[in-house]
Amino acid sequence: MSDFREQALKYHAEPKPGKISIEISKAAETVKDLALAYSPGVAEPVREIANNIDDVYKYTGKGNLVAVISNGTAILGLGNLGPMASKPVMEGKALLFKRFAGLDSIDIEVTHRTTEEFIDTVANIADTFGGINLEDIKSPECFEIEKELIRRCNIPVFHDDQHGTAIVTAAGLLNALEIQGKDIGNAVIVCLGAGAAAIACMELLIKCGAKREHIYMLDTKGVIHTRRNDLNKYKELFANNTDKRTLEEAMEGADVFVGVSGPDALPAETLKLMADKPVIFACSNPDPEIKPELAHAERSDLIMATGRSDYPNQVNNVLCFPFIFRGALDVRAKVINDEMKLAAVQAIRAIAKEPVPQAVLTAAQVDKLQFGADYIIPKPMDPRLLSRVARAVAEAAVASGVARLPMPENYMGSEL
Ligand SMILES: NC(=O)C1=CN([C@@H]2O[C@H](COP(=O)(O)OP(=O)(O)OC[C@H]3O[C@@H](n4cnc5c(N)ncnc54)[C@H](OP(=O)(O)O)[C@@H]3O)[C@@H](O)[C@H]2O)C=CC1
Ligand SMILES: CC(=O)C(=O)O
Ligand SMILES: [Mg+2]
Repeated sequence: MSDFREQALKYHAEPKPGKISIEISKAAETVKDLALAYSPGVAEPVREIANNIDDVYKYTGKGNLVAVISNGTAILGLGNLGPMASKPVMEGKALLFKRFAGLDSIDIEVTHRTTEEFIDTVANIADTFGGINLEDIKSPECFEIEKELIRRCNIPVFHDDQHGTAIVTAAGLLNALEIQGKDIGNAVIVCLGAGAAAIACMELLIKCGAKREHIYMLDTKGVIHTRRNDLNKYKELFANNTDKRTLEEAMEGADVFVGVSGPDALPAETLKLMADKPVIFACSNPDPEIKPELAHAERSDLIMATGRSDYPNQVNNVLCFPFIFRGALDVRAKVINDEMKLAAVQAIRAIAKEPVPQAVLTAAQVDKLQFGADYIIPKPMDPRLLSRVARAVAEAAVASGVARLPMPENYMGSEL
């Protein structure tokens, strides 16, 4: 067994299996404490909530609690391995919610027969939580699931692989294109993958200025074009009126490659076909579409990002989901809308252009980080992500009319 594999298994197994636990937040030592916490004291908040349902936010942990819900059908880039195999990833997302945004989070893995059964299961328990983060649910089912849950639930529902990924990709790509001296409106973009992450990334890039007709999206059968008759309605939106059919043909002259497909899916020699100063985002986890060392060996004028934390430029939804939920829950937003997503894009990309605090350099184990080819996007452990992104998201929720509460006074204090 490799050293790293052994370490990873040990990390998860010892000293106690798993990565999260539940702690109590009130005194529960004496007979008086128990009388307050349980019977008879607990009856008082019960009566209050029965009279005014919004009091559930006042007397319980609902407002700070996010459910991470999966069915294990698209676990990272590892595939459909089932609900139980997804549990380490979902516990990991819960860990990140707590570590980076102070949100309590619990993982829920759902076994189901039909899409309707999954939707019913989640809708029926949704009121327990302040928000729902859907994770690693394969396309095309994920689109219907998210749409229907947003319609049925009274709290924000957000499919992280779609929108978290899209927000971070857009932030990183806008910065990378700026460094390469390119305009997103003119950029030719190849998107390998046509699932949850791909469709959402490309839709958000279009909202940021990319041209739909400049996008070549590919699935396992090749380029998605107008003469294909095997496309679902989500892929159809990206059917390009083109004669290109293969990855090699799509890469010819392209400015940007976004990989949200699977491991080692991009042959190194195709990089030579791209335009000058290209941008390569190989975001499949844990193994990217192309390894950075192979890409850099192929040409020296590219900007390279992966989804991993052990290379420069980690384009991963961890830079978004803890903070977008923090902002949304703090103003009790009904939904997470486009205004909030675009505010998160701008807040994330702005941080990368500023001097990096020493604490971040220390955590990243580097001496220096400066906006440029090897630093297009902040590090996940940058504390400014919490204050800046959450604030931008909360303000956008209030301004766009989806917040149930006003901006909290002195929000995030002086942490800006
Ligand atoms: N860095 C990050 O933050 C994130 C990265 N990802 C990564 O993106 C990938 C996809 O995730 P997600 O969208 O949720 O999964 P989905 O199952 O929804 O979609 C996968 C898509 O990838 C396509 N695909 C798979 N292998 C290949 C290949 N060799 N060539 C071309 N297309 C391929 C599939 O094609 P077809 O439709 O023909 O089956 C499908 O369209 C995963 O590797 C995941 O780790 C996802 C979210 C966040
Ligand atoms: C990062 C992530 O959510 C994924 O790869 O699925
Ligand atoms: Mg995921």
